[in-house]
Amino acid sequence: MDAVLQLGTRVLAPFRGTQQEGVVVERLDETDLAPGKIKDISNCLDETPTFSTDLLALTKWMAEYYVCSWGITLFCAVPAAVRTQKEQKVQLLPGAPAPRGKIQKELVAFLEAEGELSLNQLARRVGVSYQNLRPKITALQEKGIVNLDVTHKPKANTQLTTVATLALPPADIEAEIDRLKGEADGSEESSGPRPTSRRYVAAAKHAEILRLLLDEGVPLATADLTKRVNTSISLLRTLERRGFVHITRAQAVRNPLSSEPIAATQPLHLNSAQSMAFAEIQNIGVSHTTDASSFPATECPPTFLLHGVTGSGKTEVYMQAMTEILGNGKSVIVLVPEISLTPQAASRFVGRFGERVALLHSRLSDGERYDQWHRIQKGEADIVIGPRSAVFAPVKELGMLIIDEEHSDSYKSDTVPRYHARDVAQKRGELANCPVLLGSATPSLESFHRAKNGDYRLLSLPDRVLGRKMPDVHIVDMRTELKKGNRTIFSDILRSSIEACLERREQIILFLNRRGHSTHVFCRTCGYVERCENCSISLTFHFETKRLVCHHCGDKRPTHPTCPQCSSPAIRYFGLGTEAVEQEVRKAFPQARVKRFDADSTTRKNAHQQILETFEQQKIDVLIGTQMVSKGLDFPNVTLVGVIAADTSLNFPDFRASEQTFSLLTQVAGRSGRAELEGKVVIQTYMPEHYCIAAVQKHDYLGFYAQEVEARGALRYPPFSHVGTLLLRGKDEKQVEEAAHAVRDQLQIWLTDPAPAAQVPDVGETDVEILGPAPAPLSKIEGKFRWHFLLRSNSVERISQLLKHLADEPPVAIKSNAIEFVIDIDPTNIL
Ligand SMILES: Nc1ncnc2c1ncn2[C@@H]1O[C@H](COP(=O)(O)OP(=O)(O)OP(=O)(O)O)[C@@H](O)[C@H]1O
Ligand SMILES: [Zn+2]
Ligand SMILES: [Zn+2]
Repeated sequence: MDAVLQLGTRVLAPFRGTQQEGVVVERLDETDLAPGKIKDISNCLDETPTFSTDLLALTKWMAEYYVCSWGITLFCAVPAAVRTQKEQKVQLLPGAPAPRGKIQKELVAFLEAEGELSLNQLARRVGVSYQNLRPKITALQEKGIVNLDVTHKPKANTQLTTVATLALPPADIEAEIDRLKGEADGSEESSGPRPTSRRYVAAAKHAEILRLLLDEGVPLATADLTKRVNTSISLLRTLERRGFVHITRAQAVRNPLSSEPIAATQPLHLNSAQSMAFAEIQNIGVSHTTDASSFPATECPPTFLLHGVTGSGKTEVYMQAMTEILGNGKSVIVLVPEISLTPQAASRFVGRFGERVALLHSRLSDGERYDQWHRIQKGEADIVIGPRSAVFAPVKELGMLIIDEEHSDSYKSDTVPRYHARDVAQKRGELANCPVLLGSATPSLESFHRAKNGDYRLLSLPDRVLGRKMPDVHIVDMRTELKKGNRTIFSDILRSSIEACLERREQIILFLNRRGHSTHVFCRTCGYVERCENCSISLTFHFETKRLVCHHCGDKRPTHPTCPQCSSPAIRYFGLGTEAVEQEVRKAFPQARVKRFDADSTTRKNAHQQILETFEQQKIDVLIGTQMVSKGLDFPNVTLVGVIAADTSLNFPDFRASEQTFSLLTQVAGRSGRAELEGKVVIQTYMPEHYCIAAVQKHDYLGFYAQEVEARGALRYPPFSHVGTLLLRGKDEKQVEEAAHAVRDQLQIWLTDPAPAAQVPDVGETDVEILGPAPAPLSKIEGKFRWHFLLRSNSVERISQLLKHLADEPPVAIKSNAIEFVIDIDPTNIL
């Protein structure tokens, strides 16, 4: 295999009695291992390596930085659909001796009767577990009675689809369409017997099908075709019988955008701020990749931070920068938050770049994902648009990485490996020697800090395009409303603004970052609160399903008509959610067409897209939503944004609470008045004096940054330090607490005792501070108690190394009590 085994190729190798999938990460000519220990690789799974050398280096770096195994980061870089699936088949060998033992005899009998069977099938036939079956099969293997054949197959393969094509020349089809239309109108048959109405409809549909095939000029998947004409396959079959179409199986690339035609767009004439930003990207960024001679190889490629207010035309700058990169024969990866990966947002890129775009999003089927990944790998798509995992896209010749809404916490993975796509992108840019472009109206504190320090190049778009104004923001103190005797959820100004907006037939977005109807259900007599049995939080009442739901573990239960503790009927519902807002809006403005847009109203496939389309067509007046309404929506007729309660997240015990609230409110506010019509924003709050709220009112990112960065500095939080968290969890509260203290003692020893600490390489003035242990703010989730630590240092490597040490040598209390621990480097959420 010497000739075919390249770095990054996936292989099968014998491992502990079975075959395991692995990746060639290095080739050694010599080893200390005893010759008998070395085994041959059984099979090569790739024709071209799955991992480029850049991706190998990137995933290796991730494993060290985020403290996990290289295998985990390697397999996180390939979509599951591309990975292989293991199939283990047992076959009876010819002329095998009869086995001894009852189960062995049964096994052989089943194999004789049914031929080859998988391990799982066999386990089911004889009624033993897989674990118990395994050694028996190994024994049979050793005696030469059976053979175990392990193969790895791709999960989703390129699929054949049923497609329809025209069977006659266009002129004949046109003639048939005319005839069918006549038939549908009934004109030809006026003298004969009356055709049934069903026949009229069929003729009309037949005409439509032919028209569509003629206009599109390419084979169309029958599933797509029948959906678009809103008919059944039987009508298509009739056309086939009459000789107008062929229906065949063909390999169709499953293009997730195929059913919506997207209008092509041309580059816009950039305004002066956009031109300046573009010129800098062009001069410093693009030339960095093309003109290697003017940049010493040691110099890192630049990172740009494009800070542009909402509606300032950042996307246009991205697209024109992309055109330059593509013109040099390189490819581009664009990361966008999953939440704004609506076809509308992606269609702006497709409108400009067409077929070259590969779109990766979570609603793709396995097959679609497989196709897109291979299109990228083969170089058929040189633009990749996707959420955080798209940072690993196997593009050829990477020329730029763009991260839109770089502050979004959707870029941080909440499962192992807990990577942040922004930092991974930066590392990938470094490896590929290509620039990174970050963009946001509300940059993360870390990024803006780096820009101010000169680590990033700051580009600014301070104004909206075409001289459009930022919306007027009104802050309403809800305490004053209450004093005035207004007990509704609408302040007077929000109510009158909604009325005025409806009258002008303009559109409204109302924002509240809480799903469900009420977040607290309690008994007024005894104070009993409905809580989740598995988690330390109260249950949210959902009106539509009439259920109490835990927003952490998803547990559901019916409501109690009376208090389960004291039987009082005085059950109260408290704490507003989007469902309640919807009800209040319907009550107060019965003339308005209202729609809710949150995780509960968009569970059906395509519901997301449908609601946004209906809103775009102005068939909805008021859209009520959670943070799903905050990003990427560009609807010209929206002139009012109302924030029902701004403080929901401001008091979270997390050092990023203000930053997250500021960016969320600014993004939501930015949906108003984006086109010719002037916009207005009403923010209702109980904390009008908070600097975060005041800065939102003035659209003052710089002011907010100045205050927030000072607060962070005083407490030595990022960007003035690096933070890592360590979470311990287990079923027994006492044991978790004990383990937490044992961990603390261990860490202290490593930090103070010079001998073991020497194992953690010294990286200069970088002491690690340990905060904790303490119960996590969410002290119990899914039945597990949680304690945590915060580790703080100037050097993130030092935190990683210390935690790696702990993962390798955990204190006894962790092992013996089976306590899980979760390491999170640069966490975005410390609840
Ligand atoms: N130079 C230009 N001339 C005219 N219109 C422009 C120009 N640049 C952008 N636009 C238009 O302005 C609108 C807002 O631009 P865009 O959505 O790119 O802003 P953004 O900064 O990405 O906004 P947000 O951060 O709020 O999503 C779009 O409809 C876009 O087509
Ligand atoms: Zn009670
Ligand atoms: Zn729960």
